[in-house]
Amino acid sequence: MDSASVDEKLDAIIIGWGKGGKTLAGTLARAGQRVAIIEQSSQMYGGTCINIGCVPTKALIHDAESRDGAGYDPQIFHAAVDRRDKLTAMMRAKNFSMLDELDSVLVVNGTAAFTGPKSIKVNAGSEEQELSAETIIINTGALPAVPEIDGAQIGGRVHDSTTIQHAPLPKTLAVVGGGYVGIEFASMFAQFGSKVTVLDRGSRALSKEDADVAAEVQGCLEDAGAEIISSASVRSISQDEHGATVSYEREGEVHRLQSDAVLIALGRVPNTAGLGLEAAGVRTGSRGEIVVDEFLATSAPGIYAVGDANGGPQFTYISLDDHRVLANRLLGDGSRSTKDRVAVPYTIFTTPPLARVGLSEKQAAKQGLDTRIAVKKVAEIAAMPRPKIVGDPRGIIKFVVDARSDGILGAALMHVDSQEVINLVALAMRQRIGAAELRDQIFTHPSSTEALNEVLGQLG
Ligand SMILES: Cc1cc2nc3c(=O)[nH]c(=O)nc-3n(C[C@H](O)[C@H](O)[C@H](O)COP(=O)(O)OP(=O)(O)OC[C@H]3O[C@@H](n4cnc5c(N)ncnc54)[C@H](O)[C@@H]3O)c2cc1C
Ligand SMILES: NC(=O)c1ccc[n+]([C@@H]2O[C@H](COP(=O)([O-])OP(=O)(O)OC[C@H]3O[C@@H](n4cnc5c(N)ncnc54)[C@H](O)[C@@H]3O)[C@@H](O)[C@H]2O)c1
Repeated sequence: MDSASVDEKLDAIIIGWGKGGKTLAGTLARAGQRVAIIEQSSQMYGGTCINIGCVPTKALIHDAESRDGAGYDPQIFHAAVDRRDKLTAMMRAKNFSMLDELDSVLVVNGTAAFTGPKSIKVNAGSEEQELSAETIIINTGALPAVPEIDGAQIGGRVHDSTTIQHAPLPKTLAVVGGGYVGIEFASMFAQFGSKVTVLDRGSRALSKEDADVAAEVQGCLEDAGAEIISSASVRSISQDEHGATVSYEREGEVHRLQSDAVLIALGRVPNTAGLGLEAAGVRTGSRGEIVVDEFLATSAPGIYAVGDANGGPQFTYISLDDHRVLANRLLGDGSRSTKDRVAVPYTIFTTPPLARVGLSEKQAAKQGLDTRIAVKKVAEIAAMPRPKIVGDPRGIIKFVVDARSDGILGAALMHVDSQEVINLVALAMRQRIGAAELRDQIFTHPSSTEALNEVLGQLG
């Protein structure tokens, strides 16, 4: 900790080095403000995304997808882990220097907690420092939820999404929870050769998605050798030197699943305990999330919260958009708000990935909307050679279109490159480009985007 500098007058303090906070630190500093950014771990400069979340997992997924051959091979996994570690170390160093090199940013290492509405105490081992500023921004992220299941505490053979990335490649893996983390890790480990079983409490895999789309994802997971057991309610987990046993109930019967390792993937909760929010008068909700208004202001004047900590959608690009909203409030005209967000897409990085935006057919029907559906399996789309070129013609493309206005209500794209194409569809939705107009666009060839010509062509 740079104790000499802490006595300087600060304009803003940022707690946590997440996407929104680090970007704000740079933005405020470049606008002439004196900013301190506090990070508790030297392994986390740059936050969750680059160190334990998006980047390392997608690097491992990429290597799992591109491996030559099948079967359990720890050497291939070790090589992928090594590449991942080099990549995250490089990005962490870059993230650190990007702020550390700015004269008006003070990087403080330690764990922060409020001592009052304008004051922060930072603990770094035996050292303790006090900082104060009129503006304080909380960007402390989220942590894996620990369920009240006997034996589900992380340790030994029971892992969360962070520890499993540093464990030996399991021959058999039980995944508890079939959300983003559960499905992505299942797909990845299955491709590294682990025998994976996902236990999910939903009535079917990916129960929030339309049945035809979910079936396609499930088929690809099964191709890789992963099994999904739905309507499974986990009761307890036990472990010894030979392995772990997950006991779960399904249709009134208790089953036992043996495995080398267990991944708990039951959501992530805002990381706000221990921040001393009471001392600052910052209100939290039932999940520990910091309650904010649409301009990201908390209940305490001058204190804001960005990213996962404020209970919004848990994506890096939402934390980044929180930065835009707050930068506009602190430096601009204050017109930007979280309510401006339209058609926010997401991607689950299975192989191939499932990318979604807007309403599913089921959701549109629930809202009583009059829709037209354009849907095609990728293998049947004649004018889309790209998936065949790269050797994976699996997947499905589905559009939900407003029958009256021709506006795009939603889309599910499951195919190679879908994580890119979805951004174009989302932009079309935001800019109110109708289905017929999107259908008639000129797209490059061979690309995955050109599938939109043919799929939307079904609507006439
Ligand atoms: C396995 C996994 C895969 C993911 N994949 C994707 C993906 O592909 N795409 C996507 O968009 N999102 C993905 N996410 C979600 C994404 O990583 C998060 O939504 C995003 O990183 C949240 O960023 P943030 O700005 O809220 O804070 P974070 O990046 O979580 O940063 C918070 C920082 O605050 C620090 N901190 C916490 N408390 C204190 C304190 N008291 N004092 C000092 N420092 C503190 C932490 O050490 C941490 O560095 C994934 C998440 C996981 C776990
Ligand atoms: N590609 C991406 O963008 C990406 C990848 C990974 C994570 N993330 C983010 O991280 C967040 C956390 O991911 P996650 O998979 O841990 O959470 P999640 O919320 O996506 O999924 C959790 C799953 O666990 C189930 N569940 C919850 N409690 C349960 C219980 N007691 N018993 C059985 N099932 C239970 C839920 O029904 C859900 O299917 C995601 O919501 C997402 O925002 C994003």
